[in-house]
Parts: sequence; structure tokens; C-alpha cells
Amino acid sequence: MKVILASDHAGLELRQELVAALQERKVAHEDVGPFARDSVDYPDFAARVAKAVTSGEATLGVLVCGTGIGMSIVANKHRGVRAALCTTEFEARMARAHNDANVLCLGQRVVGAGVGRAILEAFLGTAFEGGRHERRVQKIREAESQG
Ligand SMILES: O=C[C@H](O)[C@H](O)[C@H](O)COP(=O)(O)O
Repeated sequence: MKVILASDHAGLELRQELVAALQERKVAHEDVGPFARDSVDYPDFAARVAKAVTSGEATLGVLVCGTGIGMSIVANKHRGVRAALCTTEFEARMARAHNDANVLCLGQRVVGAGVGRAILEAFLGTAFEGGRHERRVQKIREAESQG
């Protein structure tokens, strides 16, 4: 498994915290920035992560902005991305188990470092259940191809 992470300026510190968590757990990852506090535009960084996930360059993506909302909106514009904005561990588990979410979005202005780490661990530690959920995820794919 390889995780790719990005943020905007408003998510930089939480992203760094999540990178540290992945390093501690020896999870393969790539941090694509930004690496300075200058104001940047979240769509640019969301696109980088979305492309890595849909191309297979990375297994899962993590995006952090102020609220996580902008990142989730942009990521979900990319075909094949199922981005989930999570504020709780429960949401993160369900996003993987039921929705086969492949990108986790977090808001640094919403959740603290400890909760953010716990959400990431729940997301990475939960597998897609398949079964009835596979049929529903397939309908998401069909909706994408119609859109
Ligand atoms: O959804 C958007 C994100 O929360 C951005 O991080 C936020 O809009 C950035 O705001 P500002 O430019 O005021 O730091």
C-alpha cells in the first residue's frame, strides 16, 4: 500500500502530523506538499492526489485543507475518486467499509491533530466489505460514466 498526501496552506500542519504518523507506522507514502506556508489553491493539490490514485501510482490519498470541503469537492470531480470528508473515526471506517473510499479529506480547522491521526488510522485500517456495497459502488461508477 502507498499513501499520497497533499494539503493547502490551511492544512499544512495537520498534513505534517499525518505524515509523521505514517512514518512511525512504516507505511509507504509520498508527501507532495506544499512545503511553505504561502497561500496556495487547494484544487491544484487535490488534482495531484486524485491523479495519483486513479492512475494507480498510489493506493489511497489524503487531502487536508481548512475544512476539507474544498478538497473533497475537487477530488470527487475526478473519475474513479471516491473522496470522503471525515470528522470522526466512525465515518472513516464506514467510508472504507461501505463506500470503498479511496481518498480521505480532513479539515485542519475542524479536527485537531489527535483526532486527525485517529481518523487516518481508522481509514487505513478498514477494508471494503464488498457484498451489497459492491453493487452500490458499481452504480457510482455508472453515474460517473453518464455524467
Ligand atoms: O475548502 C476550502 C478550504 O477550507 C481552504 O483551506 C480555505 O478556503 C482557505 O482559506 P484561506 O485562504 O482564507 O486560508
